[in-house]
Order: sequence, then structure tokens, then C-alpha cells
Amino acid sequence: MTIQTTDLPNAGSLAADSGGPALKVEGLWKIFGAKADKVIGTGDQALSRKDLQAKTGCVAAVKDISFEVQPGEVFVIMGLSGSGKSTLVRLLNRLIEPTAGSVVINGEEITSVPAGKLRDLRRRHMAMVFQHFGLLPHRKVIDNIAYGLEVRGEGKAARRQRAQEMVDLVGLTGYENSFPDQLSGGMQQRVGLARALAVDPQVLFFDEPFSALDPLIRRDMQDEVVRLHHEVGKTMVFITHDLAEAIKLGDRILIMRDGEMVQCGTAAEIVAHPADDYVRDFVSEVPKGHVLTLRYVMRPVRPEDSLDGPVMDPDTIVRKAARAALASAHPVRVVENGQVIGIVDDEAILRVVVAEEDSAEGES
Ligand SMILES: Nc1ncnc2c1ncn2[C@@H]1O[C@H](COP(=O)(O)OP(=O)(O)OP(=O)(O)O)[C@@H](O)[C@H]1O
Repeated sequence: MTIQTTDLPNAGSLAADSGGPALKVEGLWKIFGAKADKVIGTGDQALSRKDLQAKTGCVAAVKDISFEVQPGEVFVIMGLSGSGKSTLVRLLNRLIEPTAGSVVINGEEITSVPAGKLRDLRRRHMAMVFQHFGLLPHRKVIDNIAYGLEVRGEGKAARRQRAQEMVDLVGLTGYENSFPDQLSGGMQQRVGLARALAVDPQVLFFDEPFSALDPLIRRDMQDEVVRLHHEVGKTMVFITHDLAEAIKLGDRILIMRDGEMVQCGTAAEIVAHPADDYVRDFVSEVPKGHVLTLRYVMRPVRPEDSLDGPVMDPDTIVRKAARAALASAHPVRVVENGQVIGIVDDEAILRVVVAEEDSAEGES
């Protein structure tokens, strides 16, 4: 099923139309503390979080973060506890005020709009899925899902119909009239997902939505997000402390530490070229063959290379290429836009696969 964005009044009235990024963040800061507004513009802004706190009593939860998210992208913000993820996501929908910087969602400067307009933007163009579900306990599933539509004044018949579509979309058909406490954690989070999708937001924010779930349910829910993203193609900003979750879901991943952005890129970029020892440590146990693409293992073409090997796209995952590559007597030609841009020989494939097995042995 495809969600019809045109079914809803005002759907798309912002700027799916704007043609630019879905989300643009520039120089965003959040400093907590009595003297928070006296840090930026002084030498203190360059201090580490620890030193700033020792000197001024202020905590720089988010420090000078900039990035863009393209329409339809799943963008994951990842970091350990205390790295500033929750503060950052709250700045993005302005649940808290930034100390400095700007957030633009589909062309609207969120950081400076007046309160009434902000409320309207939140109701129509953003939705959030929380770790602790945030469902209304005395409302049935269907009424929880319809809640956002009710708040923005849509008629009963239209919101019922939309809520039922969302119930079906997230696989809760038959549970419309249950109450949240009659559902398992995974099912409650499906209600949370359906509620967020019901308002047809331009950007969906997820704040560690699956952290409270058992590992198996968590994996199901990650699959569910992948599936829903395929179906509805929404721009998603997903917060997690779990690298495996980040890799599974994210088109790109932003890694935070102590409020700062350490690296931002695709999983393959991050695994292939970790920005520093902190990231290297993080990615050391990632199964590289499942993440790296041929682009990161190919070498330049040499005149003596055979041109009889299989042709593959540079974004092919090494694991997926391995069987065909190793079965061929000739090395793989990596072709982009009709041009051979590199060669992948057996050694390159084996280096990745063997490194992966070594790291798996190291774990056990
Ligand atoms: N209201 C606040 N007042 C003072 N300090 C705060 C406040 N909120 C967050 N902090 C501090 O800002 C830093 C970043 O916190 P934040 O909750 O954003 O991190 P996080 O990565 O989301 O961590 P977690 O996963 O544990 O929630 C921490 O040092 C935290 O103590």
C-alpha cells in the first residue's frame, strides 16, 4: 500500500515543494547552565566539555553541529550515553531552544518562527516516535493513532479512515479497539509508528524507539522501519546508541562524542575510513564484508588487466559480490556511468572476508 499524501488537507503544503534538503542544520549549539549565553563568541567555546564545565559550570550538550538530510533519507545520529543525541533531536523540532545556530526544515527556519507557527509546523510536518511509546493509556489503539489528526482539527470520518489505513500498514489489524496496556511492547511501538505516520509528516524523528524492547522484537521493529521506509519514503532522523542499528537503518550516520560531531557518512565510508581512534574502536567489530562496498576495496585499473571479468556496480556490498567474483577467472570490473573505475581481484575480496572472520574469532 502506498500512502496518499494528497488525502490530507495541507499535506505537502510546505515544501516537499522547496526542492532543497529536507533538513539543514548549521552551527547548532546547546549549552546548559546559568552562564550559557556567555560562552559562544569567547575563547571558552573551544574548550572541551569537561574543561568548560570546570571553568564555567556550563555543559555544552551540543557543540557546533552542522549537517543536511536529503528528502527521503534515513539519517541516523549515533553516540554513547551523554554524547548529546537526545538534546540534538529536541533542538531539531525545537522542543528546546538552541543557544545558537539554525535548523531549517523544508525551507522553514524552525529556530525563529513564532510559537503559533511552530505549533502548526509540529502538527503538520513533524512527528516523533519515543522510547517509552508515549501512548495515551485510556484511548483505544485507533484513537491513539488518530490523535494527531484530532489535535489539528480534522473531521471524525477522515481521521478514522486514515487511522485505519495506518493500523493496517503497521500490521495491527484486529487490535483497533484494544487499549495500550493490552499490547506487547513491540505492538505498542507499532502504535507509536502508526501515530507518527498518520499525520503524514515531512520529517519523522525517532528517539531511541527500540531501546526498551527485547533483542528479537527490536530486530523485528528495525525490519519494520526498513519496510515502512520503502513504502512511504519519508525523511527519517533516527537516534540510537547501537552501531548495528545505525548501520542497518541509516543511509548516513552521524557519530557524536561529548556533544561534537566526530564523523558523518555512509556506513561504508565510516568503516573504511574511521575519522579517529574513537570511531575505529566503535567499528572494529562490524562485519566489514556486510558493510563495505566495492568502491572501498577496488584498485586502479592497470593496462595488463583482463577486461573479461564480471561487471559490477561500485555500491555492491562485498559479501554479495564475493561468490561471483571468486568464481570468475578474471577480476571484477567496477563500472560507474559506463566507465570502468576500478578493479576488484580475489585478494581484495579475501582480505575483507578474512579480516571479518578474524574479528569474529577475536570476539569469541
Ligand atoms: N537539562 C539539562 N541540564 C543540564 N545538563 C543537561 C541537560 N540535559 C542534558 N544535559 C547534559 O548534556 C549532555 C548530553 O545529554 P543527552 O541526554 O543529550 O545525551 P544522550 O546522548 O542523549 O545520552 P542518553 O542516551 O543517556 O540520553 C550530558 O552531559 C547531560 O548530562
